[in-house]
Amino acid sequence: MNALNSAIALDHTICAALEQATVTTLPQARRKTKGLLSPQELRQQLPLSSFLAQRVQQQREQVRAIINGDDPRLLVVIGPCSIHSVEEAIEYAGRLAALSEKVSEHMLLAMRIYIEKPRTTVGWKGLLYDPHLDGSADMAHGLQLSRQLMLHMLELNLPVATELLQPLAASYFDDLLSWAAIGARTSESQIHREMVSGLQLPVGFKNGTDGSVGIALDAMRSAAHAHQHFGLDLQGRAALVETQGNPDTHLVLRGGHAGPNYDAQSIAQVCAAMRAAGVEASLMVDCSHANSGKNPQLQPKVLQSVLAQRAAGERSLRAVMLESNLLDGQQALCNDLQYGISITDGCLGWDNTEQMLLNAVELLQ
Ligand SMILES: O=C[C@H](O)[C@H](O)COP(=O)(O)O
Ligand SMILES: C=C(OP(=O)(O)O)C(=O)O
Repeated sequence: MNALNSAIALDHTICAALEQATVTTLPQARRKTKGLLSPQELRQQLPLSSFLAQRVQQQREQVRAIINGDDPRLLVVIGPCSIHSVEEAIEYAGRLAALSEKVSEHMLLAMRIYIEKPRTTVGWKGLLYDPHLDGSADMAHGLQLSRQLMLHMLELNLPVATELLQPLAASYFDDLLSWAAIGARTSESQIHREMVSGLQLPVGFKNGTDGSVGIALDAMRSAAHAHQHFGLDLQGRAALVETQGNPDTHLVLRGGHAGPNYDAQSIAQVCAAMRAAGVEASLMVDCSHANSGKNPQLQPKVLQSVLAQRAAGERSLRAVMLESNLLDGQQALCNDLQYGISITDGCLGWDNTEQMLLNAVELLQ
């Protein structure tokens, strides 16, 4: 008997044994599950009208044109570090929509609707996971609130920007987005690159928390390719997903453990690395996170540097990210939260935000 035949004989023995076996679940599994509605059901409950669908299409085209260097305006992805109160987010969005009209000749403002937070270890994971802020993990409600809020942003004519953290959650709301980020903690993940490869919208890959830019360049190349991967269909069933590849990706510089990476020397090095990797040198500078040493008040200084570099002719700097809220600072999650203040990273308050963007317009003239 050759090796192949003996493998087949062994296979038959295993099959016979399996036929007699009963289905057993290991008693020590450390999890339990609860059903959720499918993406299709949520989309039916909270539909995107054809009018708003057309709006999303236009917003995506505008973002794409900026990211690809065909529109000289600055893309500004701005808003709270995380959304924990729908009421506060709506108030912020109203102010941003009004400001957006004033600055639209020079900037395209997209609002950060960050409903998922990647945590370094543990902590509150966002509106999608725990909308009641009490550990009850009412994700069905989180999904509904998040989609409702995003639809409201579209009514206000604000492009919606978010971080896509849980690939299984993306199709509950990715039809509403004009821009998405893959965060510093997930740019190296093949699963996220596969997901991006199937998205019809511009996506920014962040450099790693340690400052490594190479992983984001690899991510851009991977996401530009077609993939076959495990996933869910809109009915929530396990599916083989085949993607076409996403050509509209770019790099987001957010600094790293060694410090900021938005200065002219870092930008020149990064652009050279991008060209060597064969990807378009298209950059967003995240003025927060390690680029501001997590001091939100330093964001205007980072923005100033980006604008000065653009004025000096640096054409790869096409977008910025800013963490901003109704009020300055950050507070710990508790039962007595102050209105308008972030419960994750510190943000710049509205008055400073508005002033910063109006000053920026002057420099973009
Ligand atoms: O942007 C938000 C935070 O920097 C990120 O979610 C990590 O937060 P953590 O280090 O507080 O967990
Ligand atoms: C978590 C974020 O950023 P990063 O992935 O850069 O830490 C964020 O932008 O909210």
